[in-house]
Amino acid sequence: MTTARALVVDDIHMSYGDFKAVDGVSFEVAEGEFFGILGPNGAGKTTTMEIAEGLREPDSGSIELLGESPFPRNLALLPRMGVQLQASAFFEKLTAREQLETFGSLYGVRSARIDEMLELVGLADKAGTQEAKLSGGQRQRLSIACALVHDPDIVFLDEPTAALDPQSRRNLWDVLRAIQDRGKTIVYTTHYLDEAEVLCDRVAIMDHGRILALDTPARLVRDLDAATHVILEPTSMPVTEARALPGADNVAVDETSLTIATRRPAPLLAALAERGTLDGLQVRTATLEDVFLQLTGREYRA
Ligand SMILES: Nc1ncnc2c1ncn2[C@@H]1O[C@H](COP(=O)(O)OP(=O)(O)OP(=O)(O)O)[C@@H](O)[C@H]1O
Repeated sequence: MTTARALVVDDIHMSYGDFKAVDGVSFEVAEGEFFGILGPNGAGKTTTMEIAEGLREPDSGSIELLGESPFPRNLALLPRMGVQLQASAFFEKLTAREQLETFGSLYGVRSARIDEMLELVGLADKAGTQEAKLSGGQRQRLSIACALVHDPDIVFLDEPTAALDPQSRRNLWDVLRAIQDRGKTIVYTTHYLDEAEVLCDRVAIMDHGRILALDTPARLVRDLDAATHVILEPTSMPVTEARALPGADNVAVDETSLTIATRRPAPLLAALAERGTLDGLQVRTATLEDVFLQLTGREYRA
């Protein structure tokens, strides 16, 4: 069985003057998929998104969005797609509800739908609050509700969790999951690799206008074949004993921890359990940041 494709991006290129912002990017997003475009500042994520949305025409390459080309400007696609841009623009002085009603009226949306959207993004109790008086996280949630108000099939979110405190970010994750649970396709960009690892079905890691890797987060991390680090109290055992444990590849100790690197965590953890050395134990596996480091040879800096 083949999965229906919501978006097909084929070999797109886009330059600003001599600068190649997007340099041969291709990927497909399946219907109902949560797809992340990740990468540091200036990687080309926004340009790629805006091309996929039909807001920018690429120098070359093609896009198929919900089975249609967005170029030249394809108005038939608009009711079926929702777009949240990096910088959200709202109507001055309107309350959260009025903002949604105004966007919704462009598509003939019922008022029950407005209530449903306020509920979905957790703003029901802020319905009567002016947008300027909302917190950063609440404003981001309102802009997501505006992108969804007409019940599109696919939604594009450009860094919806940027500049939010950790708690607001977590709240937004629940909103994003709820959107996917409703069967929507989500294409989103983020700087936060840890977040993408938790939320996305698949991710494309971008740098300098190119996709360096594309897969499920779990497979990207597994393919690294990186060591797992088991971290103990520094005084939990002498280093020589730690080195002799089954599966211990490397041992390092400093004032705060004794760290054992292993590619075979099962026998190592079993040996530690047998010794009764599990108190305060932490296990650190590789992350997408390690994948980025391996792909680019440099530490990830959002
Ligand atoms: N209109 C423009 N004119 C000239 N250069 C541009 C323009 N828009 C973007 N760029 C450049 O193209 C590159 C890619 O920009 P883009 O916004 O797509 O990256 P990004 O990965 O989304 O970055 P960020 O995470 O900072 O938003 C950057 O180096 C940017 O400075």
